[in-house]
Amino acid sequence: MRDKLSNMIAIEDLTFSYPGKKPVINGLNLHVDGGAIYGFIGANGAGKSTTIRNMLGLLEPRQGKVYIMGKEISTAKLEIMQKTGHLIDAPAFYGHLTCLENLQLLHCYYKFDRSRVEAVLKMTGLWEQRRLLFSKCSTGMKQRLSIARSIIHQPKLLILDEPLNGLDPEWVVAIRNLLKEINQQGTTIFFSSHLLSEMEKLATHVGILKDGHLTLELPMQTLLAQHQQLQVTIFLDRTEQLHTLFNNGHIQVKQTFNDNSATFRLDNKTQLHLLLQTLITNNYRILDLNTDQPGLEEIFLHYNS
Ligand SMILES: Nc1ncnc2c1ncn2[C@@H]1O[C@H](COP(=O)(O)OP(=O)(O)OP(=O)(O)O)[C@@H](O)[C@H]1O
Repeated sequence: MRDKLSNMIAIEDLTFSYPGKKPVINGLNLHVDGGAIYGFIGANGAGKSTTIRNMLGLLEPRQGKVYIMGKEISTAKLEIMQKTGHLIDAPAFYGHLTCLENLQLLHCYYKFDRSRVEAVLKMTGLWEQRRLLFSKCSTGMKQRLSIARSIIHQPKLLILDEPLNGLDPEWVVAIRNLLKEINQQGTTIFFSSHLLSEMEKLATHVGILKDGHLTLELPMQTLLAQHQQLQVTIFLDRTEQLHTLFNNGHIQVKQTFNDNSATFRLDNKTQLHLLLQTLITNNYRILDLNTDQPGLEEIFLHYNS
């Protein structure tokens, strides 16, 4: 629904430029429905962090408005921030305090139940290291503490800039699962990431930022369904006559190779049966086969080229 008052986040015609520079964000419109997990993609320097800083009211747009939970960020920042958790690249922690103390300090601002400190330290695997000074933490631990900080007050909305940065593969999976769980409990999530295979597993909606505005904003399922084309590589006993056999219709021979393999492009998975049946009927021996369907990574490269 394209309504700034009912969307969890609505950005309307946002333009932003750093002093003396041409606009990084230029007429950006973006909408996040309540309950969504919205993945925000863009090449390096596309302006994702700048957009997020505008969303959080940390930067002042030259033009346009940001509405969070139906309220304009510039006029209701404190109220919105009480209900929003965020993670941006520079974590606001004291190096001379422990992980535990850094989180306990937040109580005077957010007034959460004190048991939340232990709960979020456990969720992010930091309970054992809770007495370690922040300055002594590894990059991954600092990132996990930032995530713990963002969820400590059980916000209605989470805005996360590259939450998976600096995490080892095990923690990437654990944080992905944690975010899914938090979303199922009712928190809307907006996040940016360069890990597109992870985004594909987590996000329900995707927005692609290019040249200062969105070139695409769709539910993940719709986007993937629009790119159902399948590439199949088949190893055969011979490749002669393949081009003649598949010279029209939904199955195309993309290329044949000297090792008697051939790549085919199919409109969708349902064509696979027809392809194999045609080969068998024409006395080709099928020795091996693999399929490759475009994921979010390939789709992004397609839209960003
Ligand atoms: N404080 C600043 N002053 C001037 N220019 C800036 C500043 N911060 C960012 N920029 C510029 O604004 C543009 C967008 O940067 P931004 O960090 O928002 O992109 P991004 O999409 O988050 O990139 P990345 O994926 O590399 O993190 C870049 O050209 C960058 O050099």
